Amino acid sequence: MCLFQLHLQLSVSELRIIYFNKIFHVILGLCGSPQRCGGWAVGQAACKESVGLRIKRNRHIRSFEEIPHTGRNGWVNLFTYWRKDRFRNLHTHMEKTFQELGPIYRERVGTQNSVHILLPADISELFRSEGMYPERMTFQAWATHREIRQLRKGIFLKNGEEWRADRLLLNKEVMMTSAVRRFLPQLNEVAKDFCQMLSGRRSLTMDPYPLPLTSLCHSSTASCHVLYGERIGLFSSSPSLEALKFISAVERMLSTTLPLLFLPTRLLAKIGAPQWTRHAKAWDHIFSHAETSIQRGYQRLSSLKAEGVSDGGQYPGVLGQLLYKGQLSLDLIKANLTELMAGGVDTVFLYIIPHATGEDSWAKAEGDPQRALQGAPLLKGTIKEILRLYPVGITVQRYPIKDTVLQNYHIPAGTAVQACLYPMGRSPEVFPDPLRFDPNRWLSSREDASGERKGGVTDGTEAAGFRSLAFGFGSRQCVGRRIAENEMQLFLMHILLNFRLSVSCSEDVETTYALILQPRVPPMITFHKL
Ligand code: HEM
Repeated sequence: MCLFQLHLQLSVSELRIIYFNKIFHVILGLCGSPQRCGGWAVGQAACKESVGLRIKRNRHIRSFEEIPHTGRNGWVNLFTYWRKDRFRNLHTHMEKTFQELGPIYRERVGTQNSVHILLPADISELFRSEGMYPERMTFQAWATHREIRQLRKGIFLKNGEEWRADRLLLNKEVMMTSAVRRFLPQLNEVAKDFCQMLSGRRSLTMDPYPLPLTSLCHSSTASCHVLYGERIGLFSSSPSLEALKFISAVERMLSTTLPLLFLPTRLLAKIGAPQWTRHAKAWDHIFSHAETSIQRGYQRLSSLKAEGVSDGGQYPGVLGQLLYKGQLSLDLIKANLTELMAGGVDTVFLYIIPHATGEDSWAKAEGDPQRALQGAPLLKGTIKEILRLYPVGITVQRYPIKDTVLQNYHIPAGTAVQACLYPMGRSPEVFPDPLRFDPNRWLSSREDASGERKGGVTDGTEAAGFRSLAFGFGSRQCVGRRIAENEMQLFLMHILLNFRLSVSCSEDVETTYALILQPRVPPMITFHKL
C-alpha cells in the first residue's frame, strides 16, 4: 500500500518544505518518567553488538513486562482512542508517547498488543530477527474479504513459503534492474503526458480538492501502464467512467479499512454490518476492474500470438511478462496484480512545489529517462526527504522469529513490533535538525543494506542504513518500490522542466492518518508555464 506526498515550495537557493510545516515537538530526552527504561544511550550502544553477545555480557536485561506502556487495559485504551479521535492522529500520538516514555514502549489497543520502537539501531536489530519469511500485521478485513469471496490472496496478504514463491517471481518483474529498464519508458510517457495536460494555459492554479484526485489519476495511470501495459484513460478532458469508478473504489476501500482494524470482521460480515458491506463492495469493484483489465490484456496478447505478430519489442506490462512465462496460475496473477494496482493507486498524492534544482540532467541524457535519473541525485534526495517527514505508511511491523533484545528489554519471539517511521523522521537523535527540509542530507556516498544511500547520518554503524525506511526493509519491503520511486522522480523532473510552481500561503498544514498519511487540507498550487 502506498502514496506519494511531495510538498515543497521554492525558495531562492534551496528547496524548502512548506506543505506540512506544522512544527511538532521534538523528541525529548529521557529523564523524568518513572516508567522510563534504563537508558536510551545504553540501549543504542548495546545494539551495536550482536544480540547473543549482549545476552551474555549484560546481566540486567529487563523483562518484557517492564517495558514502559500506555496502560494495561486494551479496552480502556481502545475507548480512549475512540474518545480522543486518536485513530486519525496515530502518528502524532506515537510521537508524543515516545517523548513521554522513551525510545521503546508497549501499547495494547483492544486485543492488539505491540511494542513500538524508533531508533535505527533497534530497527536493524528487528530486521536481523525477521527470518526468511518476514510477516507484517495483517489487515484482517482484506483477508476476510478474500476468504468469504473465495478469492486467492496475493503477496500482501500471504505468508510463509507461499508468499516467498510469488514474491520471488514478482521481484523479477518489478524490482530487478532489468525490469526497471523495461518499464521506465512507460513511466516517462505518463509523466510527460501529465505535464502536457497541464500545459494548456500560461498559468494554472489547482484547487486543493481536485489535486489529490489529479495525483491519484497520475499514479494509477502510471501503475496501470506498467502492470497491464495499457493506459487507464484519466488524462483526457473526459476521463473514462470505468477509471474514475476504480479510483473511487480504492478510496472507499482505504477509508473503510481503518475502522475495521480493531473489530471482528468475520462477525460483522455474518450479521451484514454496514461498515463491512461498504468495505467488501469496494473490494468487489477493485477485483472486477482487475478482472476486466486482465481479460483485455489476455485477449490482446493471445490475438497477437495467434496472428504470429510480434509485439514489436513493446513492453507488454507485468501482466504480459507473467502470462508469457506461465509460472504463476491465472488466479494468482489476478490476485497479485489486483493488490499491486490497489497499492499503486492508493498512495500517490503528488504535491510537488519545488523550484528548478539546477540539474540539467535531462538535457545531458538526451531524452533517456534512465540516464537522466542517474544524473539527478538531488531528485532522489528530494523524494527521500519528503518520505522522511511524511512517510505514507507510518509504521513497518514485524514479528521476530526468535527472542531478541531491544533497548535492553527482552522481546519474546512472535511479539508484534512496530518500527515507527513518522517519529523516527522527526527525531533529533536520528536526524540533525530534523524539521529542516534538506535533500542534501541524502547525498552521502555511503550505501545502506538495501543498496540505498543513507541520509543525515549521525553515526558510522550498520544501523545508519535504517533511516530511509518509507518502503520498509528486507525481503518483505514494498514490491512496488522501484515503480514508485522512478514514477515520482520522473514526475518531479518533468514538472521542473516545464513549470515554475508556487503555493498561495505558508500556513501550517496538518496531517491526518487514514491508513495512509494524508494532508488535512492540501495547499493551493499554481503552475506557471516556463
Ligand atoms: C510512495 C509510494 C509507496 C510507498 C511509500 C510504499 C510503502 C510500502 C510499505 C512501507 C510496505 C510494507 C513493507 C514492509 O513490510 O517492509 C509496502 C508493501 C507493499 N507495497 Fe508499497 N509503497 C509505495 C508504492 C507502491 C506501488 C506503486 C505498488 C504497486 C505497484 C506497491 C505495492 C505494494 C505491495 C504489493 C506490498 C506488499 C509486499 C509484500 O508483502 O511482499 N507499493 N509498501
